[in-house]
Amino acid sequence: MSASQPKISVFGAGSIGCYVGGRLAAAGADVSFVGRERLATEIAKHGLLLTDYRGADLRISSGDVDYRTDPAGTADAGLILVTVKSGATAEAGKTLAGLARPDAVIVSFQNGVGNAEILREAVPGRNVLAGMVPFNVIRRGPGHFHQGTEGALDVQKDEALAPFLQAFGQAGLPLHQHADLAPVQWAKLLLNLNNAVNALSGQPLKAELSQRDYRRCLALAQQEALDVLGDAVIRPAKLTPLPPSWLPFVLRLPDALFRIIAGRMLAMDPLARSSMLDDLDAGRATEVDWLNGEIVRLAGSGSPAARVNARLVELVHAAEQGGRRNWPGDALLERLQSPR
Ligand SMILES: NC(=O)C1=CN([C@@H]2O[C@H](COP(=O)(O)OP(=O)(O)OC[C@H]3O[C@@H](n4cnc5c(N)ncnc54)[C@H](OP(=O)(O)O)[C@@H]3O)[C@@H](O)[C@H]2O)C=CC1
Ligand SMILES: CC(C)(CO)C(=O)C(=O)O
Repeated sequence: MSASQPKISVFGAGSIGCYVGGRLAAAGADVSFVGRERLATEIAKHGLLLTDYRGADLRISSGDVDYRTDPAGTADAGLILVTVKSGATAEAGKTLAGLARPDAVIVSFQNGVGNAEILREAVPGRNVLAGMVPFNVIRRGPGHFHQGTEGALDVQKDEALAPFLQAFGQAGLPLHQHADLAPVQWAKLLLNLNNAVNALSGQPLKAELSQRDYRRCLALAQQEALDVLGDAVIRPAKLTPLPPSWLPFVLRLPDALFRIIAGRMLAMDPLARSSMLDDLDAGRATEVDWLNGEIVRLAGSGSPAARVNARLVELVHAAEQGGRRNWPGDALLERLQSPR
């Protein structure tokens, strides 16, 4: 990478931040990471190992990884990638407001549809862009982050990204720019409705989605969301081979038919899991309020139009508080179908 390439900083470097930032650094970009002490210690000992489902195997020795707990590490960056969970966005924004260069571009690589706006409000005067990460990343071991599913990074189109496009391309993570990212974000949110089902199942994504009862739970949540989005005249983009409106029908198919028609949905690392299952296992608050909760908000709080998603929010919050986990598919389906 040329010496004049502006620096890239990752704010909130966990699974996504270490993977995306690590791939950029492995391809020669000047990257700094801001995150927590436990990862700083881990990476200082083991460095970074970045692998993917296509066989990529990239190592960066600890001496070559600039991972700090001090957010001042973002002060000289031309591009800041925000990769904290949604509940930490406002706080991240407050920190960045006092640090980010006036000409810094800030990209939210987070799930949900509202994080870029939260950052825009918290970091006035900076160019904040929405982004979307379609693929799954799991931490496989100390300093080891693995991309288990396919997809390219999406981002809101902006000329200010021009100096960085080459770095993402060379890292094997080309940026796909969209004039309007909102339809892409809503389409991703429809897929992320599965995070709650997956977290409540306690199983890896492949095992969960291979079982019809869990898919029927997801179909209920997606159909409800599609209806709510339709009422709000929001049209999600087509991110999967099948259009979003077909997904609930396909999800309900018996296992054998589902494997034939939508086998690609199961083409993933058998250990891949949703970020929400990671959160529950780690005892952290989840993003359910920014995913299923977004459908509840759009329908109008308490509206029967979002009953299933409201129930999923409730069940995930109960699980966060030590309530029931590892729901079998049939029990979860019954709970979501029950009127009360
Ligand atoms: N993991 C995945 O496969 C995917 C995740 N996403 C989305 O990407 C985003 C990031 O997810 P993911 O990487 O899994 O999350 P992680 O929890 O792995 O990483 C976020 C990290 O940021 C840290 N953090 C939070 N606030 C601060 C702060 N103020 N200063 C420094 N560090 C901070 C967190 O620490 P702590 O926990 O201690 O607060 C955590 O280590 C989410 O919106 C998620 O939904 C999208 C696609 C796939
Ligand atoms: C990639 C996907 C849909 C599932 O891992 C995700 O976004 C998440 O885990 O939050």
